[in-house]
Amino acid sequence: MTTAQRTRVKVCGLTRPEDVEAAVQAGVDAIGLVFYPSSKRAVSLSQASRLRNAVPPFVSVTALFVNAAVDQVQAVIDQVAPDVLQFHGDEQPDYCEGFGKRYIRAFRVGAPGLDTPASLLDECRRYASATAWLFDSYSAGYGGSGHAFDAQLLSKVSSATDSRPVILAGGLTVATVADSIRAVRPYAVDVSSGVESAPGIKSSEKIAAFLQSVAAA
Ligand SMILES: O=C(O)c1ccccc1N[C@@H]1O[C@H](COP(=O)(O)O)[C@@H](O)[C@H]1O
Repeated sequence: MTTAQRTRVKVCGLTRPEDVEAAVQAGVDAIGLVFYPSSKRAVSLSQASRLRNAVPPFVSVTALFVNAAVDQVQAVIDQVAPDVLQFHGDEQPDYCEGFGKRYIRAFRVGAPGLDTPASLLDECRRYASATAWLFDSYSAGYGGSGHAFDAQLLSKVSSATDSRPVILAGGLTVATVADSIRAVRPYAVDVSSGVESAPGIKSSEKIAAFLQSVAAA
């Protein structure tokens, strides 16, 4: 007999200790810290270290980068000790593997060359060393836009026999996440804009409601 796996939840782009506390209280599996200077959710190394110290055991910390220099990523690894790296830019497989840590590769679904199920799967397979594949929408910038994409484009990825854990992202909200989970059956969902009250500021109510919707899906 098999049992249905629960869908894991990562809340990304935390900037304040009280938001970390709210996310942990709500029962998240992972939190994300953004090290992309152009993001409204970007954190400094010292800010990130403080946030990291507010995370209890058994909740993962993910460090998100967009085309960062190798020494910047290494500084985060050394000073913040994230559990997993998450790459959202144009990073190539050898760069992602070079840090000797588990990494999540994000794909911008609908971007030129990633706009059909077959082309998306081909690109994913280049990142066979990734611990999970994350699917975000294509929009100006590199992510965290609050926009969703057509889940049909994931049809080949989710049915590929060699597929690894799929993380669904891109414009998820309390109103949409349950239907999105039923459509894609991902390993995990990743949300940022949908649980904010203002750019970079999380809402404890929205986080709690989001977790409830995921549990009910
Ligand atoms: O959060 C950001 O500012 C960000 C910046 C650059 C790349 C990715 C970013 N966030 C990630 O984007 C997706 C979707 O976020 P949203 O829910 O649509 O706002 C998610 O994986 C975030 O971790």
